[in-house]
Amino acid sequence: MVMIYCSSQLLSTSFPLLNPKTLKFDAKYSKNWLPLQSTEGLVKGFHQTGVLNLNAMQEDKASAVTSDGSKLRVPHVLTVAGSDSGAGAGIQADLKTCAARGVYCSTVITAVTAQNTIGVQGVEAVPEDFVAEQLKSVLSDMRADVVKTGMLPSTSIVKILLQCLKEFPVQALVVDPVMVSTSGDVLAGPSILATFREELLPMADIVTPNLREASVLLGGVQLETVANMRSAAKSIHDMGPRNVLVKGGDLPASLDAIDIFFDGQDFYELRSSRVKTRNTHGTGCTLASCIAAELAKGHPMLTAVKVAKRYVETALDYSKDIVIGTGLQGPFDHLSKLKRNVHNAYVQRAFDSGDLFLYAVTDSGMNKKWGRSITDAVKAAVEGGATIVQLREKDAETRDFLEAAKACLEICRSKGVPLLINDRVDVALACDADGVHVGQSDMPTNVIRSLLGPEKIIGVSYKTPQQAHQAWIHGADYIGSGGVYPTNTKANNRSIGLDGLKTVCLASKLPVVAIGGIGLSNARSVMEIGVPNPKGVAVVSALFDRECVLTETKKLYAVLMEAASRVK
Ligand SMILES: Cc1ncc(COP(=O)(O)OP(=O)(O)O)c(N)n1
Ligand SMILES: Cc1ncsc1CCOP(=O)(O)O
Ligand SMILES: [Mg+2]
Repeated sequence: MVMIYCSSQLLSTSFPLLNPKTLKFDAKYSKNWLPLQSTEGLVKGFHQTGVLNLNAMQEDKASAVTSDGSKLRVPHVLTVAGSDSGAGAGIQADLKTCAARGVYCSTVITAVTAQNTIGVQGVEAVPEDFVAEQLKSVLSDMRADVVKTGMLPSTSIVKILLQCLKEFPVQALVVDPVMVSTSGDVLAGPSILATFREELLPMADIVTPNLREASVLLGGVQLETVANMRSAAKSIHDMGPRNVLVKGGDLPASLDAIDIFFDGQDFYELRSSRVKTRNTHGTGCTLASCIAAELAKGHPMLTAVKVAKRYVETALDYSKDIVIGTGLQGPFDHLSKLKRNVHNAYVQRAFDSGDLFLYAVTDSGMNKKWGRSITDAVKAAVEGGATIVQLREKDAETRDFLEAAKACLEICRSKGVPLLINDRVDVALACDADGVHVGQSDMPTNVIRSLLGPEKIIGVSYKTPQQAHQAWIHGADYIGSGGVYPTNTKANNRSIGLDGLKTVCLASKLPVVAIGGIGLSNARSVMEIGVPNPKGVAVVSALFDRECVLTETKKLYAVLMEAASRVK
């Protein structure tokens, strides 16, 4: 079964092969758009018309592809809201939320506010004609899937919006009835209330009031209990929206954040733990825009609401300690990135080919044999002059590996030495390591890059010039090439010799580090093969299958320095 979304008008004009009698209509989902269920056979019929490739829609409704397969449509939310100069709420929160949720977000700005963590210092409404112009520009050209509203400062703006939605129907309308800011400042006056109740809410697929907004919508009723919230949800539903989410974040005497979702038939009590933080500015905008984003992806309403609630909870938890501004209520981090820097005070520096000079690669078996921990081994290597470290713990349990990696990261970061993880992208992600080293049978480089992000270091093992070229195309940062000499450390590893190494080095646009059987006796020959690469040597047993890692690292460092001075 495949879900197809289209307007009834589009249905008859664009999909002539569709026999509506064979389709199940579910008009409950949205007024303007009819979700249809079709069988596999019908989908193929569609495809042959060349109108739309619905096989793509099967995977993700919002990522429809035109018949030539070239234009990938992404889920698109249009937010109609006010700008928050402090960027915790409003348009800025909507943009960040959609970015975090992988959805395109366009913006129609209804008002510009001057605000910060202390409060709202000024509000300047955008002229109504210009709001209309923005709406038309976006909707006439860019086909939004979902419209989400925030601050709508005048009755005329609501009317303009509704008129535009008639002209350019969308799949769903999410209304966050912003009337009062969390700092207590009024963002939409009482005159607008009647228009909200009589015109906007009846068009909404969901409305998401907090306790204060729900109370205002209902003429000032007291809302103090979950039972009150249920009856408020029911009364607001009677005003016409298809679904209501009454948010109980401000409910007194509740340890959890309880929201009531009502779809006209059933009530759902949605709980999440209350995160203790001052950084809650913009949670309402964020929740609503996340609901819109999930709807734009094609999720059903209840799923969208649950995902949004979880997203807000996670983001709050992640940013509970960040400090931005001096006021009582701070913004939180939609992209869950800031905490790392706050906690570690560490910003990864750019990779430099000089980092490969003395590359220490650990081995759990060897460290065990010599009775030392991974952390002790790494500490000694770094003190001895290692310029980069790789944790290559083939036998470690994941949990132990992660703990060791975190401890080693602290050691390496205190000395400015990058720490990479061998093979295990999951471990690298979990401890925020500086990167990974992978081989031919590990995860492909482009997938790793999308998981780790642009700043992380990715090293890949290659033995041939063709492979070296591939590494460059795929966006690796360096190549590990070997084994240069025979080694007992890696089983069944074909050696390429100095000639093989030289061939890879000559072909590579990336920095190369040589590996395999390298130690005090032969490091100089490796570094003096007569071409600009390799930039260094990677060693396991020469450092870790020895009694004193510190002494061996210092000795190897001296040999490499000597070789480097000769090459110059
Ligand atoms: C610096 C460096 N170069 C090559 C390798 C080998 O990686 P791979 O081919 O993935 O083999 P394993 O190390 O996983 O056995 C390396 N680890 N480091
Ligand atoms: C991991 C790896 N990849 C190619 S050779 C090798 C092992 C290197 O270990 P050693 O330095 O002890 O020879
Ligand atoms: Mg590997």
